[in-house]
Amino acid sequence: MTLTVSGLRVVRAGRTILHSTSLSMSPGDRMGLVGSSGSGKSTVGHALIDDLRGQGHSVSHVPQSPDEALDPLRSMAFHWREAERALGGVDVDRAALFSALGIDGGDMGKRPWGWSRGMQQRFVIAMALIGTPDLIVLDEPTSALDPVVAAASMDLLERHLQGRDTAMMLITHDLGLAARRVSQLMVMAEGRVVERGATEDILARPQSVAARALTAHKSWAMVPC
Ligand SMILES: Nc1ncnc2c1ncn2[C@@H]1O[C@H](COP(=O)(O)OP(=O)(O)OP(=O)(O)O)[C@@H](O)[C@H]1O
Repeated sequence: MTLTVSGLRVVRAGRTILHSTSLSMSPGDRMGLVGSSGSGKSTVGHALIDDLRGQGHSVSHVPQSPDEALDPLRSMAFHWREAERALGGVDVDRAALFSALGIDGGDMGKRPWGWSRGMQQRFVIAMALIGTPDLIVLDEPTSALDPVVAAASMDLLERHLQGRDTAMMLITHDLGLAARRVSQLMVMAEGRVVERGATEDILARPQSVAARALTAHKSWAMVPC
């Protein structure tokens, strides 16, 4: 099923932080949303999730910080049960998923602060992989992880999504991550999508000022995950 939103717009404190934005994703699409800090990427992510859920689509979300997803007063077991209930998933092997993400040693009876930040983030990634949502939105999913764990987590995500209809939107300021993981890119600047197209085309021939600025930093090509 194609996912379509049109005219997404967000105003906060009297300021338009997202100008009218439309997008469409097909099942299995791998879309990246890139841009400098403060360009509006997370705002698009939240607006997109709200709109699609309002349309009745199932959408999983890995927010930028595990604090956004985990209640400090609730145990990890509680969070897992709630995610299972919300996503209605029966096709997840939790033990295998935790093992692959390297969090099988975590105590499910503990509250989030009983786990390290990196473990919390991987737990949130695992929660997002319950069931088969129409879309998974990953907002800087690896920013709390060291490069080796980050790459392994992204590999696991990709393996998990392979052959499924779940579309993926990867929000990141890390062009290297996007270059390796998505086939289409949207570039944001000052609350607007200023460029969109195939990842390889934008990387090779950036048109907008924002895309040129991002690609000018060649260090992005060295990032391992
Ligand atoms: N609740 C809010 N009230 C006022 N301004 C906000 C609010 N949320 C976001 N903004 C502003 O909107 C702009 C876009 O923020 P957003 O978090 O979407 O950017 P981003 O590209 O995801 O940034 P980063 O990469 O640093 O996470 C920023 O200028 C931010 O300060």
